[in-house]
Amino acid sequence: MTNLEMETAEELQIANYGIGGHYDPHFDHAKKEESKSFESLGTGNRIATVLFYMSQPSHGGGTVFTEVKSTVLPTKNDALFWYNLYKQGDGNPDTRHAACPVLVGIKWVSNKWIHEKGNEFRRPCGLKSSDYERFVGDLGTGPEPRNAPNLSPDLGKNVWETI
Ligand SMILES: O=C(O)CCC(=O)C(=O)O
Ligand SMILES: [Fe+2]
Repeated sequence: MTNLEMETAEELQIANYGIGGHYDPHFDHAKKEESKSFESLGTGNRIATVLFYMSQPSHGGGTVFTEVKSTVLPTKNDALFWYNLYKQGDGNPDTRHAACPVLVGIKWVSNKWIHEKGNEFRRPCGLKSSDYERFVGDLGTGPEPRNAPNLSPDLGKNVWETI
């Protein structure tokens, strides 16, 4: 799915949010001053996150990206993918995110945190700082596969209609 090395990824983390359940804004990667965070794992920083939505609360529970001002509503069986790090290895501040409180329903998610180790050649340093993937699994060799679209049709939904 991502074309990244999964041997060095962390075990799947599963989370459940009841009514009012939320997660304050944070980064999934370790920042420069927290360089020891993943030292014991020996697999480097969290290069990318895959967030699987395993249920769909009817109101609330969106994943909000505070810097890019974008909210993704949980849609059962969807997966959300983002790179936490720029290609040169620094954390991307635009990845700051939070889970909004669940208002009605129940929210189950699971996360797969993918690490840097083993991805040195799969996701090599960019030549320019603006070099960035165009879609999940982009190896820089061609267009997005038509039979595996990267965007959920539900992403276009109006967040405000759900609260
Ligand atoms: O539940 C969500 O929408 C986000 C969860 C999250 O950011 C995390 O577990 O690191
Ligand atoms: Fe997170």
